[in-house]
Amino acid sequence: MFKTLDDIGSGKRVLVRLDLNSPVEDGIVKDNRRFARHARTVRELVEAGHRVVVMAHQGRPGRDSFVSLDQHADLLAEYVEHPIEFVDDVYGDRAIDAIRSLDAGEVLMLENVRMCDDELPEKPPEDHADSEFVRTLAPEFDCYVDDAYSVAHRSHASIVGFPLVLPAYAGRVMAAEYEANSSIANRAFDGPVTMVLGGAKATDVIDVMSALDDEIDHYLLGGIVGELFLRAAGYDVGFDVGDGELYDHQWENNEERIRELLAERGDRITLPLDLAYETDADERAELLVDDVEKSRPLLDVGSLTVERYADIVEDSAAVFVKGALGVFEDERFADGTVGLLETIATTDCFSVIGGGDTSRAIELYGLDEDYFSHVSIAGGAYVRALTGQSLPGVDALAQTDC
Ligand SMILES: Nc1ncnc2c1ncn2[C@@H]1O[C@H](COP(=O)(O)OP(=O)(O)O)[C@@H](O)[C@H]1O
Ligand SMILES: O=C(OP(=O)(O)O)[C@H](O)COP(=O)(O)O
Repeated sequence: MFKTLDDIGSGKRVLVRLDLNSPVEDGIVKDNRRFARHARTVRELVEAGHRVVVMAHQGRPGRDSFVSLDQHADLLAEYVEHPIEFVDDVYGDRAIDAIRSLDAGEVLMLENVRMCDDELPEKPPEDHADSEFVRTLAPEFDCYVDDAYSVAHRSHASIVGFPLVLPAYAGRVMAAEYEANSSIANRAFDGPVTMVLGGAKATDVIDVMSALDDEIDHYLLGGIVGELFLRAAGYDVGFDVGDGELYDHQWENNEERIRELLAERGDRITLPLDLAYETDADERAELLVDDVEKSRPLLDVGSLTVERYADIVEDSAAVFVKGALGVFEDERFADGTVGLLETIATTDCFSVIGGGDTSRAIELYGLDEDYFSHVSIAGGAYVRALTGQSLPGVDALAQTDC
């Protein structure tokens, strides 16, 4: 499908696109598995004696998470166990000087590519290849490596522009994610296929369900999304409480589609039987969905639900996870998400865990990644790939004929 790092040779000037987009709290970039994963690609490039220039993004203009990549350079350097120089420029004179000063085996990280006006417009590869950004930077390199699978759903200049003008290769993350996340519709499994769908984004989940029909035998729902489906099924669940704004606007936007899905596929959709909440004494307590009152915030699925879902997972040949079953960041409400991940880990099924937040639960609760077939570091790209949609970044890499 693609050329990989094995095909590059040695001693080249390599421009490598990573996805180090991370949570940012109070201006501090939070460490996460994207650094560890991409470090492998960078380390291999260093060991092959290339001059390595890293290109990446953080946040979007206007958001608090839109910050410089200087912290990313330090974090990545720890994982690569090799110094990484940082230059606060993308393709101006300072960047070009720094690139030309590199020696073999040295690594330089450029500033956040989304600080360039040319980066973000969604345009065809040909237009991006003709941008000032790509035309200025490309001649400084012998080849381009794309490791940023989790941005492959964006037709941005740093993703689709360079493969048109430089020999292009897939990095290790790109190749592994591509392999594991291909369309469910094109795969054959020897038994039932189950999707665990939770988290906070109803539209993402509904899009997945709409795109996949006969391929999926069981949908196990949880999180905010599960509660919205319970609301459609007539329970007093899935309503905003107090100042919260998690449910009602999503309900307004998605009510019709949720009702249609329940009507069409109710036999394959399993909803939570019980839910967990926080007591006045700040403890976890559970109640059956029949007993829930509208005024209570619900923060996890209950233990009966986990047992029911575990039975279905144990009988499945393949399980795909997108979205958490509860607010796992709070240990009291992690039982649903972690309990189900533990069942998947101990079951001999093909398993893929995706979604930026959900895969963080694996790290947070010390689950061993090796027990899953694949833990994706992608969210939007993962969902698009599973539902058979094309990814501009993957297409650009595959079509390169340089
Ligand atoms: N009942 C709930 N109430 C509030 N937040 C929830 C609930 N269940 C799950 N969440 C939150 O959903 C987030 C994950 O949602 P989402 O961003 O859709 O998933 P991902 O990034 O894995 O695709 C988690 O951070 C979790 O805290
Ligand atoms: O983190 C990312 O996507 P994700 O939240 O879908 O995993 C990518 O870096 C893409 O970022 P974007 O959604 O701002 O284009």
